[in-house]
Amino acid sequence: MVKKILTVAGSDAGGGAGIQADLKTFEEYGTFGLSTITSILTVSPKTKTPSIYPIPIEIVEKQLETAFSGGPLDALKIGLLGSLPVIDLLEASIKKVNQSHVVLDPVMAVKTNKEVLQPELVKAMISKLIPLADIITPNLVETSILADMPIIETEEDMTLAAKKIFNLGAKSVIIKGGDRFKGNSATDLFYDGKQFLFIHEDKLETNTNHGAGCSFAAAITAGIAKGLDMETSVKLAKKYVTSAIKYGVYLNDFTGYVWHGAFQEATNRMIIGDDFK
Ligand SMILES: Nc1ncnc2c1ncn2[C@@H]1O[C@H](COP(=O)(O)OP(=O)(O)O)[C@@H](O)[C@H]1O
Ligand SMILES: Cc1ncc(COP(=O)(O)O)c(C=O)c1O
Repeated sequence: MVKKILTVAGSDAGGGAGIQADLKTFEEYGTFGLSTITSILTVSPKTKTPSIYPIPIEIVEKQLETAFSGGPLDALKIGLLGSLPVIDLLEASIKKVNQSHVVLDPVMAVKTNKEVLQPELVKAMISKLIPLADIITPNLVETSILADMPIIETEEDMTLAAKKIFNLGAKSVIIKGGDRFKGNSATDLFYDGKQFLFIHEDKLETNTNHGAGCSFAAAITAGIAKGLDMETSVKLAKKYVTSAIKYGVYLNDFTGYVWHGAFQEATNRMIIGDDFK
């Protein structure tokens, strides 16, 4: 039976991040995607600043009711939350349907802009959603906030941050170094309370990494929905996102998006998982 995955996230008009990234990624993995849209995010072509337009909470609730009408899904991915009431609603819904396989991408920063989005949501996300997550996938900006460490420059800094974030209650964490990490490597660190696993890929000199974080977390979600263990899902997601960045698509002169079809085109096969352990 095809695996069903719900994404609860923001809509990205550019098509490469948010809900759009998640649904495209789920499809690439041969899984069936459902969506609950929490907000709409736009990025001004003039100032490059993002704006978030939350969807009224009653409408978010109706979408969740539809998505969970057959009980829990094979996995759930959480992205941009958009407003405080969404956090309470999501916490209650996850508990009510007993949803497992929860991936939390704690979206607090987009790449066109250094400012933290919606800082007022961080406390509630930490106390209500992190404890329900099987994995949390912060980028370096989000890692600094969650670990309360202003500077993360070395692998030792990442290790300490991973321990601190794990101690907030998630079952595992992957810190995405990406192009914010110093040096030539796009280094990520996975920690599940037992092992620290650094995953390295060469840093790609391109702007086509918008949507990389969403797509990476969506790929991890699809992996665990298909029965892969977390470590294998993370390693496969890293290969998937690296191809997607490499063969990305430019929208204008400052934004390029990952291309979700790249991995499959390069390998000429569906993403199953077992072949890539
Ligand atoms: N320029 C790049 N070259 C190679 N990998 C990258 C690059 N930018 C991001 N990545 C990788 O893409 C994934 C998403 O990370 P990142 O872009 O930092 O997340 P976010 O989109 O949440 O900011 C990570 O695996 C990261 O290492
Ligand atoms: C709805 C939404 N969520 C999340 C993001 C973050 O994207 P990324 O995967 O580049 O971190 C964006 C970026 O534009 C977005 O539009």
